[in-house]
Amino acid sequence: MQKLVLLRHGESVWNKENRFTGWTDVDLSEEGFAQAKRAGQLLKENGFTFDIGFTSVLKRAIKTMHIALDELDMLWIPVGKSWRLNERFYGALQGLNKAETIEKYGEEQVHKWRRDPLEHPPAITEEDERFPGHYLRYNDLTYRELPLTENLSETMNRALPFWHESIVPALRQNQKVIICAHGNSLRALVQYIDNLTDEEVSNLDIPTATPWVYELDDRINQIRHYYLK
Ligand SMILES: O=C(O)[C@H](O)COP(=O)(O)O
Repeated sequence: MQKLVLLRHGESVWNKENRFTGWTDVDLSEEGFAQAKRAGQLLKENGFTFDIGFTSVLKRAIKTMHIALDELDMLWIPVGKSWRLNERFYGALQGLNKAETIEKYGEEQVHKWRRDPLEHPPAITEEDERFPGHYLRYNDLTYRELPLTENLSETMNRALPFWHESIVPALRQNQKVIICAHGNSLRALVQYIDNLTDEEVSNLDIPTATPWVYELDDRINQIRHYYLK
């Protein structure tokens, strides 16, 4: 049996302001920094150690990982970063206030944008400053991989290759793994690991910076999972 820890980043400035964030690279809020520290302390108190970490290319996740590892005095472990673990790309909703968007488009439409696996949020254009093609960190993406919008099923389709090609091999080598990512990229991984239906996963809300421990058997099937609190 081995343990895998999933960690959603600490509260970000835009979480606090209730804004759609997606790939916008906003920082942690003051509370987010404190949450990340507490997550690291909890892991330490419960005797966790890690051989390798994986995170996105967004600073709210990178910093949460860094702060948690610092608490564990394990900043030296290798940490792989991939855009495939990024939050889902929220298209033209990125930056908008969630409550104002509900007022404008109605609860039902906004719920669909947020949780319907096939519903695309309104797209941006390539001229938009939010287009990832303008940013150095996405230089290695192919043109087709650069999103203008992304539904949850597409988030899952781009996250899973990273799970299979990078995370599973580490687990198979019995490495102790921590993944620090985002609400929707973690939801995608959990849907796959737990074989959840779209409806089951849509009811899943992952709290910020709360270590979620998965106990896995030799075939990477989950035995049980629980939050460290
Ligand atoms: O990108 C965001 O706005 C959040 O991190 C996730 O938002 P959601 O829960 O509305 O999908």
